[in-house]
Amino acid sequence: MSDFDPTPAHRNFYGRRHGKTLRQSQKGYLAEDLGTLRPRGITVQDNPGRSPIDPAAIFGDDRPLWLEIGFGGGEHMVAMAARYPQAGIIGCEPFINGVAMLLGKIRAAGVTNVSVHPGDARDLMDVLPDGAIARAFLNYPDPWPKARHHRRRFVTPEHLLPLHRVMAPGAEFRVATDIPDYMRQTLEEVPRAGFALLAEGPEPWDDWHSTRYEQKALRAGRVPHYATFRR
Ligand SMILES: C[S@@+](CC[C@H](N)C(=O)[O-])C[C@H]1O[C@@H](n2cnc3c(N)ncnc32)[C@H](O)[C@@H]1O
Repeated sequence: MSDFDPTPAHRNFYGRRHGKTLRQSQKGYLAEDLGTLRPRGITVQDNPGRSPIDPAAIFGDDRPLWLEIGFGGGEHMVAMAARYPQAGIIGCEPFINGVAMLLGKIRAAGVTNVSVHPGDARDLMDVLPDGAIARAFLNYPDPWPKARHHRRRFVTPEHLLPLHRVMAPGAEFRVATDIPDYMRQTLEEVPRAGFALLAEGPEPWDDWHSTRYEQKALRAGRVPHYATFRR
């Protein structure tokens, strides 16, 4: 275990939490910035009873809250924060190297409308009240290609039902992936969880900002696919 073990709830998480050794500057971002950027009330340390939090307390006002699940290196999250300063974007990412990358980008861009949970999105969803989230993004989720691992995918009821609960009626949920079978499961499971499909296809959203994983996919000759749902 490292000296930084952010995820509070004891639950299965199959992805990586740590990658290569962090640079000194990245360790500095984690030590100096994460304390103020973390939403309060997510960890068992500051919310032992796991009681619901007040979403307005995250940014100190009643701005619309957006959620990015698995922001990776944070390029989409920071671009959206810069483009939509009136929104407050909460990013969840258990991979600490990704969190450190995001923090570097937040400093460089100077955005102030972001909040960072360095852990599983389910930890946040556990404590959000119904209808708190006005938009959600799932960009290039872990593909889990083997059939016996498909149940680990984010687009399963274990994740989608809590997401449906915390999203406001009418709120938009966007999914991007380059894996055809992942999109197949998305188009099956997301409507089953109560969302309506609005659009899907190879054309990105007008305000789309490409991510590291999308760039990897394009280099490998895979085709991005985008789907939009309404809660
Ligand atoms: C394939 S990467 C894509 C990263 C980024 N969105 C991109 O497009 O470059 C998927 C990310 O989702 C994160 N992830 C997986 N399960 C998650 C969960 N339950 N909550 C939050 N993040 C999760 C992983 O740690 C990983 O960094």
